[in-house]
Amino acid sequence: MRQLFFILYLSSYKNLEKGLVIKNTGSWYLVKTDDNRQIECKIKGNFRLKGIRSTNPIAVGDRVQISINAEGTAFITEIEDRKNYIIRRASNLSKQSHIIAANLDQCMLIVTVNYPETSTTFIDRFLASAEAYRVPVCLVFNKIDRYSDEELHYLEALTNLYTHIGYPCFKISALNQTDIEEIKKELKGKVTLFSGHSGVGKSTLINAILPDQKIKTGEISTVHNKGMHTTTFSEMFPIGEEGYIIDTPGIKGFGTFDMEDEEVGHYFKEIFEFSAKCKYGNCTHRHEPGCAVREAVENHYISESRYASYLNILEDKEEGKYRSAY
Ligand SMILES: Nc1nc2c(ncn2[C@@H]2O[C@H](COP(=O)(O)OP(=O)(O)OP(=O)(O)O)[C@@H](O)[C@H]2O)c(=O)[nH]1
Ligand SMILES: [Zn+2]
Repeated sequence: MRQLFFILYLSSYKNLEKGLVIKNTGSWYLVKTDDNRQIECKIKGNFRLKGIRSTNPIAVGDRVQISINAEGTAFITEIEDRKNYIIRRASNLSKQSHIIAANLDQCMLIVTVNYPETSTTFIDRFLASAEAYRVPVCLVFNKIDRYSDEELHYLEALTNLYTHIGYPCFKISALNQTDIEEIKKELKGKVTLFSGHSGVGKSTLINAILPDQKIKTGEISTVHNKGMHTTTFSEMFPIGEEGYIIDTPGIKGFGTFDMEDEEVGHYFKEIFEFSAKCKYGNCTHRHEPGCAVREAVENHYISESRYASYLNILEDKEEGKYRSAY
């Protein structure tokens, strides 16, 4: 009887609070409560999330309810519905996935025209998967201090193209800290994921934005480059009052995802727009008669590079290829 009383006493002592998961180490989570305390939490072994088979049920960016017990331990008891999340699959064949981050407001894709070159295929694949995940993207063209006149000309053409489609573009030099203020403005009050090829200057940019928060991407990407299996856990770095930057070392893109042929065109904004006028509802914009998308490409309303990227994704799907670089 006394034991029962004790259990009742303990459970009534439980303190329920809400917060934001800002770090995931693989074995515990750091939760920032709404009154600004940081609490280390665990999840109970039987914690499952409906409909998602993931190696980690909770990710940075998740809004959760936690229960702080009298003994000082804390458990995550509930997770709020996500507005979006991005995942990485363990491999193409595996159905297991790893949730990288949840509830993103936007993604900044850092790209370079040269040193190293970021291909339009890479950019377009990234944009298409971001559309599928419903995450808005800004393109940040870095290393403008290093480009020749010809490269600057190409840069201008690219920023015109993507701005026109609806992706805001920034031109910066992270090294010289040119036009970093524009980026900072864009980050205010938002949760932003940073992505980009290795060597484009992602760490240089993040360190320019958060000089006190030296981000150690180097070690992890070295391991990654050797082809070793690394499980990457993410962290959110606070910027200003409400904003956060999420750096995901070793993850260059969103990975592949399952979709039907006729769906791919939904994730290219301008192709989707023109596809409304295609003769067939399930048009894949390749050989079908009466295709409004092919006509728009011929008339230069849709850029050839974008159309080529679109075809490239369809081809990869046909071959069942998994592009590890992406
Ligand atoms: N000229 C020039 N060089 C830059 C600029 N930004 C970065 N770099 C250089 O590019 C190289 C790569 O920069 P990092 O910041 O390490 O690139 P990263 O994208 O973080 O690369 P990973 O850590 O491999 O993911 C370094 O030698 C930087 O000094 C820039 O704006 N202009
Ligand atoms: Zn069509």
